[in-house]
Amino acid sequence: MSAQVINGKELVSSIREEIRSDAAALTAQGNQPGLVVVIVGEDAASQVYVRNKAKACDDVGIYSEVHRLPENTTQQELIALIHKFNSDSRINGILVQSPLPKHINEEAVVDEIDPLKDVDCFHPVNVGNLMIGKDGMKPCTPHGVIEILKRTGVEIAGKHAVVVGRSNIVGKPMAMLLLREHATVSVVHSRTPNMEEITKQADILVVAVGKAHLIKAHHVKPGAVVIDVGMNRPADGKLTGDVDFEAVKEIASAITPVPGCVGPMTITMLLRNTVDAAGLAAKANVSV
Ligand SMILES: Nc1nc(=O)c2c([nH]1)NC[C@@H]1CN(c3ccc(C(=O)N[C@@H](CCC(=O)O)C(=O)O)cc3)C=[N+]21
Repeated sequence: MSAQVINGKELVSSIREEIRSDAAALTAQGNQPGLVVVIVGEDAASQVYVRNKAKACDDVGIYSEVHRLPENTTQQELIALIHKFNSDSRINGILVQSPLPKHINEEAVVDEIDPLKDVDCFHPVNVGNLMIGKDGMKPCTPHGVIEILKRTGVEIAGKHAVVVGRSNIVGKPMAMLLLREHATVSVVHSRTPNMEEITKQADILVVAVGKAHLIKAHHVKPGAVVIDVGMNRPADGKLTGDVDFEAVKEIASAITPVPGCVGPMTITMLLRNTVDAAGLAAKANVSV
């Protein structure tokens, strides 16, 4: 039997509806949420993502600014700009698009973002809060995956979730969020000798590696839910995930397509974080 292909479009449009209404309520009180995206250099893919983020903001009523800085911008100049946004009350979210040029230390830059405006959830304070289960910013891609599972009616508690990949942006925080939902979590990666033995045990399999067609039918347990976070653009230019979609969909019970699910959900969670940050800022203003 063929798997349910999870309809990202429907999920995204219903979540954006909620965000739009929360943004409108804040705007009506004079607290329109605002996001700034900073991009350094000319990375072509980044230019596309940044345009998409600005469009998504418009779509839900978030004020947005895009700052395009030249490739030769210094780390000090970038940090000075971040400090300016930290103290700009119109701006609730600051996103510094990665990758940055090689002469800039990305970690040092992220450290300078006010954690309350860190809508990527990359700042060590937010990463720490995530680890200890405190309320607060959640990283966009893993948070999007949790929303996909919950809104598709997939039970997480007590299930074996296997995460393939251990990046700071997806794999590690994904494992943490699944643990918070009471899954039994395994993380496998490039040094795992028997990856297939472990992925085959997964009730929920989340793949975030960046290798087209890494996961094939023999890696997947019949009936598993498969979430593909990969975004690869092979020579033919067609975007594909990390999962061999055609083969795996014959075995899984549900599967996300690439494009059309995790990517748009990531952007939607960025909007969610920005509106939540604006809500917190508005509350803090009232109480002082
Ligand atoms: N500080 C920072 N935060 C990020 O969140 C961040 C970043 N830097 N740098 C680049 C990556 C990439 N990223 C994407 C998000 C959505 C889609 C997306 O919506 N993709 C569409 C397809 C787009 C297409 O066709 O090219 C989809 O999957 O359906 C893609 C890529 C966020 N990133």
